[in-house]
Amino acid sequence: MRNSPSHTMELPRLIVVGEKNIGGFGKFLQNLGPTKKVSIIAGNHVQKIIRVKISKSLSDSKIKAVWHSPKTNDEKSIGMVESQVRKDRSDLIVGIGGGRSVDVAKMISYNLDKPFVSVPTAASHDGIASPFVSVKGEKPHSLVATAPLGVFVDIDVIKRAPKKLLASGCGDLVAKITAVKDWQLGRDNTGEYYGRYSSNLASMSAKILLEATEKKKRPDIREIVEALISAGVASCIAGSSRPCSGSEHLFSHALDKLAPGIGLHGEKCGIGAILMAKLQGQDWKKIANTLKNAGAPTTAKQIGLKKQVVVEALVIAQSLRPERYTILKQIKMTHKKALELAKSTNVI
Ligand SMILES: NC(=O)C1=CN([C@@H]2O[C@H](COP(=O)(O)OP(=O)(O)OC[C@H]3O[C@@H](n4cnc5c(N)ncnc54)[C@H](OP(=O)(O)O)[C@@H]3O)[C@@H](O)[C@H]2O)C=CC1
Ligand SMILES: O=C(CO)COP(=O)(O)O
Ligand SMILES: [Zn+2]
Repeated sequence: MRNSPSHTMELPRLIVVGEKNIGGFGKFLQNLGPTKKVSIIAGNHVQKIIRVKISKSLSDSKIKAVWHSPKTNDEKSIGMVESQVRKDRSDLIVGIGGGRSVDVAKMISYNLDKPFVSVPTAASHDGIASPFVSVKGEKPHSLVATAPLGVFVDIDVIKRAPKKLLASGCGDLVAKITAVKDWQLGRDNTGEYYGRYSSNLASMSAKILLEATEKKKRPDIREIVEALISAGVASCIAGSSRPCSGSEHLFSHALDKLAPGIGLHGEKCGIGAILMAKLQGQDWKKIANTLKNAGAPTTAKQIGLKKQVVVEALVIAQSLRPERYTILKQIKMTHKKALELAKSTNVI
């Protein structure tokens, strides 16, 4: 009998989701372990909203804080912040913000071998509770770092974030429909490891959104946050981003490369899910309707992408991660096929 290869499941230890609970952040850190000093990574917009309240909560718990603001999440920028954080000699590193700041903090804590705490201020992506980190560098996709020791969410902060960030999170959630299907294709065609538990968990995150938009049109923020955390946990259990990222993410990574800075991560993954669902023979119209009801974009034009870029992204997507089997391995995408696909799904 063939031994199956082992993989590591690393999970967060403490996750708190509350409302108007930001004042309890210092106590939350002390519950994780004795904490005297923290390094905080947060962007300028987020600092304006949250810095005063976080600073008060930390000083109430006798925790010193040093704030850092990364310019972006490329390797150079992370390296610069990392050398400052190293000098802080803090007990742990906190990432506060959207995916960029959380990822920068996650990467630095991994490099410096310090515990990491994630404080998402927007429900825009599923990296909130996962060990995966996206940095702009050699690889267009995520790398494995360390799972957060703790995740602290104040729904009231997330409610006040720009609406398009929540819509983007909904895009990252519908992406699980096509990602899980691609994983099944990988299992059937290459015999790769497939985790039924983690794939069901990721599928459930998308299902929650599908059901919510069917009934109430607009999804509940707390449900979306929990679904994003749960999708991240699905990746923790799978030991890779496989249940959460398939061909639709490859399409988004290709757009990052061809048109950097245009559209949010989840917006691009949502549009990718419409396209890939059609290729996979899944109900792509249902995905498009779910996105529309969630206020997320379903066309390239809505996020400022040119038609040729969409076509080119479809053609190069699979080459960005050749080892990950997806529907694009079976289709052998050409410019002609890509154009037809994007037109037939109303993406362009
Ligand atoms: N690790 C993983 O598995 C994953 C990582 N990612 C990565 O995450 C990044 C995308 O994250 P995303 O959140 O979409 O984008 P950003 O982190 O770039 O956030 C977008 C903007 O929203 C602002 N913002 C965040 N929260 C609030 C708030 N409450 N109020 C007002 N403004 C707010 C940010 O401000 P500020 O400038 O202050 O930060 C920023 O200007 C990408 O780099 C992507 O690769 C995405 C998915 C999964
Ligand atoms: O965004 C992610 C999951 O939602 C991470 O996926 P990648 O591993 O493709 O970067
Ligand atoms: Zn994603």
